Amino acid sequence: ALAATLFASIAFCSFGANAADNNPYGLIEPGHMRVASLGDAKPYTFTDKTGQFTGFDVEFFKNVAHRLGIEQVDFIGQDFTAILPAVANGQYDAGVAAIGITPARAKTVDFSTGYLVGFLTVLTRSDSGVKNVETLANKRMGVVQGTLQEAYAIQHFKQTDVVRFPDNNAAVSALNNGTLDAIFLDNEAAKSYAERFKLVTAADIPSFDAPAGVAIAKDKPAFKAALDKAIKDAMQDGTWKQLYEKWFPGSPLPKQYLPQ
Ligand SMILES: NC(=O)CC[C@H](NC[C@@]1(O)OC[C@@H](O)[C@@H](O)[C@@H]1O)C(=O)O
Repeated sequence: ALAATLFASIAFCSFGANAADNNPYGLIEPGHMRVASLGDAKPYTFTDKTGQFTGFDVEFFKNVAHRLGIEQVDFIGQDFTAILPAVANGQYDAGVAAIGITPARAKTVDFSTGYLVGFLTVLTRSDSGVKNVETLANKRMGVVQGTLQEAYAIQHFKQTDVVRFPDNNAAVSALNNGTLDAIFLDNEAAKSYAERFKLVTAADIPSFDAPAGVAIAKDKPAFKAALDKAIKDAMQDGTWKQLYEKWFPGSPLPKQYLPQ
């Protein structure tokens, strides 16, 4: 009987220790990171012609995951509105898509430390009559549902007809076919669409108070602490700067993310 008890307790504690060891961040599947993202927010997160996810946020997060010892990182496309609820209910380990950290969002998920700041940009056609935020009155402007742009437009562009879309591609095609006079999205994505469809930017609004962060489910302190440390290490050793200059050439470098 004693031997049996001894064996059972050894088995139990080794299992217990084992369980803690191989999944310290409480991932859905140990050693595998499932990430909810967007496929149409180039150059932040997008699928290239081979269908692979790539971009600044994708490459930066993969680097961060590798620092946590996670080699397998899979990105899955979602509508933006679906990302935070899906991360909150454990369908994904993380949400990475230039997601600005805000108090409202922090009610649903926790965020890592910030890793990118920039501008919200009004993108338009040269023939639309939209030249700046003042000329948005009585115009129709598209936003992606659930974004900071949606909230900002509702609050600040009271005379503008704000139309919600599930994703950037749908909004951009509505702008190109004349259904909309403008769309409101992240600066680097606006520049990418402007280049591709001969569109023009009409206004850049700073969003420095809502840096992008990695969204994770609440109450995972070990996961958050590890992400924060890996993000800081990637900034300190120049990885962040190298990826920023690769994906946002010519854009001003936010000083706070450079080696101190
Ligand atoms: N992928 C998206 O469509 C995200 C749109 C929007 N991004 C805002 C933001 O996080 O984009 C990256 C940086 O410019 C941040 O300063 C900015 O708040 C948001 O969080 O709602």
